Amino acid sequence: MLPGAARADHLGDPTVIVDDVHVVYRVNGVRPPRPAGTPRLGRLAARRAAPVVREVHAVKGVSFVARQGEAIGLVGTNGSGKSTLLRAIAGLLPPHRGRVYTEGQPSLLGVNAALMNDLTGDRNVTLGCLAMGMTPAEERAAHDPIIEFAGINERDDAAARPMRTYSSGMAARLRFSIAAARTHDVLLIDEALSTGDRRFQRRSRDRIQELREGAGTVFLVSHSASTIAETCERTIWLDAGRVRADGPTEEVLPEYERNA
Ligand SMILES: Nc1ncnc2c1ncn2[C@@H]1O[C@H](COP(=O)(O)OP(=O)(O)OP(=O)(O)O)[C@@H](O)[C@H]1O
Repeated sequence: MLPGAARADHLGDPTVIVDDVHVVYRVNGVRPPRPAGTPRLGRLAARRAAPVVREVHAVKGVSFVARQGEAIGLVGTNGSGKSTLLRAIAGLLPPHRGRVYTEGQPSLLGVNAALMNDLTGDRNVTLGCLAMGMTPAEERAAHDPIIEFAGINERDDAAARPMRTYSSGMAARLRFSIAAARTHDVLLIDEALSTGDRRFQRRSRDRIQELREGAGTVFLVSHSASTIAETCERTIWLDAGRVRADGPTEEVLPEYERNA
């Protein structure tokens, strides 16, 4: 049975099934380092050889089931495959092997999610809402609450300024606020919460709780143990592309912190 497949009482139907997923990146034209002192003629001959394709096996046979109402933290050291796994769940990277089944369309909210730097915060809210499928009337109703939730106008009229003038924390808060204005079947959040201040983190935690209660599933990648502990009841620990542990956050997180 896949981890998570047993139903806890307060959880709903499966929203994401990840079944033995492998993700392999292919990197063109990267040669292994040549030993020092290679003769010049040899170097010239090697340059004419066929381009080298190297493979990075980033996710190695990951399996689990996520259910409605779950918030799942993904932890692991740098390069352990967390972002790659989120992108595979979002359908942005095809698995090399295995399958991802999702209920509804997962939405990936990353630190680098595409907002337009030369446009104002206000324009980005409008475009973001319309891109998420809101009608113009829904966007008008959602607009001011989004700006208020992001808290970007607390000191000045920042929403009227281009986003390139925002701090990274302000931009991350606005991205989260836009994405969280809609209900999601599956919301994938990559490090976006860690950049906000304490007050914003509390607001976003509450909003994630509401999204879960609306029968959504939330995945959260973070290097902040407190963010994971406060937001997620279940945690998956990835280690070199494999699941090292999957279970209640209060068991997995201390284990990860002791070993990472
Ligand atoms: N576009 C890419 N092309 C080639 N290799 C990649 C690419 N993106 C990631 N990788 C490699 O895949 C592996 C997993 O990377 P990934 O970004 O998923 O890890 P992560 O756990 O999210 O790391 P971090 O905590 O640093 O964000 C790493 O070895 C990384 O170098």
